[in-house]
Amino acid sequence: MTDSIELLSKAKVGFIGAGNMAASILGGLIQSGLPAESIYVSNPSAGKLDALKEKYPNLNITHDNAEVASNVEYLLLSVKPHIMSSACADFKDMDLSQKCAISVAAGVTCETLNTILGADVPVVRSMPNTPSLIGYGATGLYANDQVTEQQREATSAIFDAVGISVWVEEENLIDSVTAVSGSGPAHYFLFMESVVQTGIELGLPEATARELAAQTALGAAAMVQQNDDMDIGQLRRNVTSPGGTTAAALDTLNEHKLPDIVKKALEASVKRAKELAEIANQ
Ligand SMILES: NC(=O)C1=CN([C@@H]2O[C@H](COP(=O)(O)OP(=O)(O)OC[C@H]3O[C@@H](n4cnc5c(N)ncnc54)[C@H](O)[C@@H]3O)[C@@H](O)[C@H]2O)C=CC1
Ligand SMILES: O=C(O)[C@@H]1CCC=N1
Repeated sequence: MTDSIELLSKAKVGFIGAGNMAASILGGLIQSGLPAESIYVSNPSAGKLDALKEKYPNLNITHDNAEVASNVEYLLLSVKPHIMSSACADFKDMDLSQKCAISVAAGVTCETLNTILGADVPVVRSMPNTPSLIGYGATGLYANDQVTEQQREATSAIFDAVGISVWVEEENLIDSVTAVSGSGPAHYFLFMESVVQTGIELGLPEATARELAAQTALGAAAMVQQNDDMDIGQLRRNVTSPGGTTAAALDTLNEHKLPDIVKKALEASVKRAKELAEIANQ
């Protein structure tokens, strides 16, 4: 058991919804040493629950959301934003004030969650991402005033089990985290898809283009992580010989305003998060 998971060792952790994010996080928790018998998960349909049970035979599965809520200290609300209110209605009469509700839903605010769950409920808004499935997750966290120090530490432990986590001090920054890292894997995937496709058109076998693209993305990310005192622009300049091949490519990306496109894309994500907040509030 990892040190951070030790913090959770006496706690029970539940998931409302057994989709992609829930499966990623609960898989990471089990891999880090939290026993499957300490984890509860509910979903309306059987398929995803059965698949999880086959993988982790000691996991507690049910179709009853209230059963999960009543059994655990940490309740991860891992349903789509527009489902949040109806899924939580199943346990709206329960006293959750001694538990910690952790939403992973994009946009849904603490205020909405407190309206649904009760004003005195400790609520954390989290924004994880799918690389959590393989231990490379990046999660942003925000806590309302009811969350205790112990609950904060346990929440960090949950997400550190599947990658890294950072706390933000203002709730609206969770929408910024959504744009940068929650949705982020898809941005890099699109870039890599384009690189692989062009690599193929330039004559490389698909497998070779894919292997080179993936290793290059991994290498670039690792260089950023391992040189945290160095400006990313400097790492870029180190690749770029004056009048060379990189300069030719970067000139083209800048001519087509890549930085501008990225800015517009991330701003669109933030705008959509705010729209999802409205939908969840209805
Ligand atoms: N997929 C991603 O990359 C990320 C998703 N999120 C957030 O995670 C949440 C879930 O997303 P995914 O896991 O991708 O979706 P998903 O569709 O894979 O999972 C949602 C699950 O909720 C279940 N569900 C539907 N109604 C329910 C109810 N009344 N009670 C209990 N469970 C119910 C569905 O059957 C499904 O298994 C969303 O709110 C999303 O904003 C956050 C970060 C990244
Ligand atoms: O696309 C979405 O709304 C969710 C939230 C972040 C990643 N997937």
